[in-house]
Amino acid sequence: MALLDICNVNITYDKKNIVSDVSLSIDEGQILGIVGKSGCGKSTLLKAILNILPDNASLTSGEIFYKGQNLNDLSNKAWQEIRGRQISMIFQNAKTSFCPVRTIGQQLYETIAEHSAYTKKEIFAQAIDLFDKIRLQNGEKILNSYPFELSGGTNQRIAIAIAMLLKPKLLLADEPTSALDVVSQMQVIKEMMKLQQIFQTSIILVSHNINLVSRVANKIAIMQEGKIVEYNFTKQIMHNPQHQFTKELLQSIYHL
Ligand SMILES: Nc1ncnc2c1ncn2[C@@H]1O[C@H](COP(=O)(O)OP(=O)(O)OP(=O)(O)O)[C@@H](O)[C@H]1O
Repeated sequence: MALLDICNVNITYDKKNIVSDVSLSIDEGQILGIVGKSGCGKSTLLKAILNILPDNASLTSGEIFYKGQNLNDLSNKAWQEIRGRQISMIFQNAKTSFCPVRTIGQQLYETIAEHSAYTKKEIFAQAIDLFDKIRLQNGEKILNSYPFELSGGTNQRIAIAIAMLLKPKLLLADEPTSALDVVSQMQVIKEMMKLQQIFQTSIILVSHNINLVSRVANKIAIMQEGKIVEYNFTKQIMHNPQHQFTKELLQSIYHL
């Protein structure tokens, strides 16, 4: 059984179709890349998985199954159990999504304590241990820092570590590196892969950068104007693309 099965999903904003008939699935421990241009509906699809679509959006048809359970049927209480602990999400720009006037430690503690029974001391010890694993040195100092005191790349790595501290089965990563320079991009992706190996987390990695995604994903879905136009193993997509849009995305790598 797939960990997550997205079946014929349609999503509208203000009754206008944005995501059309999308079907995808991801197995345990796998990495699925979703690649497409800005505005094609990638973030909307991730938000639908986590049931955090804004009020003017609606999942008009289709189903999403997590471990065989239809997510459309879940109560608010069941969602609280799933969000964070089972399915976690990281966003494009951690620096702006962290609160600027509270330390990293305070924010990390609040996020983790909401979903676990550990004490503050235990949570900080786990965080410092995990920071260490991804070579974020001086964990204690980081916990006492404010987001603006740290670089964009460091903030992003911290956000990934916080998401991973709950050991989710599935991580939804929405353009986790697009706000970073090229060197930091690769570093963040490497750290994410290290954590993925430690925890065997499945990841849906959304990006407009097919080159980056192809380095880590087992399968890639190519999205254009709300539709999946090609979906296959990474090797097939990279060496034997079928759809014109995939070919264009690949050509753009060589013309950078
Ligand atoms: N809250 C909203 N209300 C109305 N339309 C929206 C809303 N959020 C997004 N849209 C529109 O839906 C479409 C898909 O947006 P979405 O953010 O899912 O795309 P994306 O592929 O993730 O793009 P990006 O890479 O820029 O984040 C876009 O045309 C966008 O303008």
